[in-house]
Amino acid sequence: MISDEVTRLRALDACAVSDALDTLGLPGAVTVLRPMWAVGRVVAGAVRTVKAAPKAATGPATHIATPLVAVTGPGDVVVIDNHGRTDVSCWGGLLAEAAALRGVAGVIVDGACRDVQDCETVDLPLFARAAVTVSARGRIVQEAMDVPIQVGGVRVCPGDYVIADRNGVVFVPRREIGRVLGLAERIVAREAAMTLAVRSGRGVVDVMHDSQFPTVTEEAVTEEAVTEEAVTGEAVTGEAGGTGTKATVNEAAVTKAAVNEGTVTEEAAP
Ligand SMILES: O=C([O-])CC(=O)C(=O)O
Ligand SMILES: [Mg+2]
Repeated sequence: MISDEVTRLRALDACAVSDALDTLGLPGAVTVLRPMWAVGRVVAGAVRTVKAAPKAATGPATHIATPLVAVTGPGDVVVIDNHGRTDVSCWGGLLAEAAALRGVAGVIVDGACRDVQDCETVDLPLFARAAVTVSARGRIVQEAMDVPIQVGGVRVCPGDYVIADRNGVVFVPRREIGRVLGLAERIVAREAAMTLAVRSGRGVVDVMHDSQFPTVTEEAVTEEAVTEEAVTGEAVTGEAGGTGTKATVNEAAVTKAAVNEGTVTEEAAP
């Protein structure tokens, strides 16, 4: 089942979530992983983890990630910690076939993968450090699953959330998801209003100046609103004759998609 949190994450983008974590002073943005094929959508889900280890004569013999993939469900994102190794794959096309059948939303590998074309064929988004031809078979195994791992220097626990797109991969600790979603949604709304301002002809130096659209902070939830002044660049004269601000863009209602589809315009903004 896809949770409300995952649905909300999928309406965002990885940069907005990264900005929200920045605002809260939380780690989570991974800068070393790239999409292995050009997935167009935002990938988000609940994290299931695999810890990889070199195959030993007496250790586990099952193929890497197979015990986890066998118990995944819709909306899960498989996250494999192979300690950044890029000399051997730890994900491939057969694993992708099985994961896609179970409804897995994506795969993230701190290491290398292979069979990228097969992952694309089954529409399974795949993020990794590199693609290589060298098989995992006989080289690495699944040491543990659903345990805390490290991905590009970020600690990741099973049940955490992740969002990934063409910009990269961002993890969100489970206990912080409410705060992060709230902030990220407001960041997206602010940027949508800034986009409207640029499209309406305001100069980018002006629109992106710190003094213009208020920086989204956690504390400013109630008083913060995108103002007409900020969108148009013109001060609004209030009833008392003073110069004030008037909220014209409802931050909860404005999304990047709505701006791009033209369903929200500067004039039409409430
Ligand atoms: O052996 C590997 O690296 C995994 C692989 O090719 C597959 O799952 O198809
Ligand atoms: Mg293969």
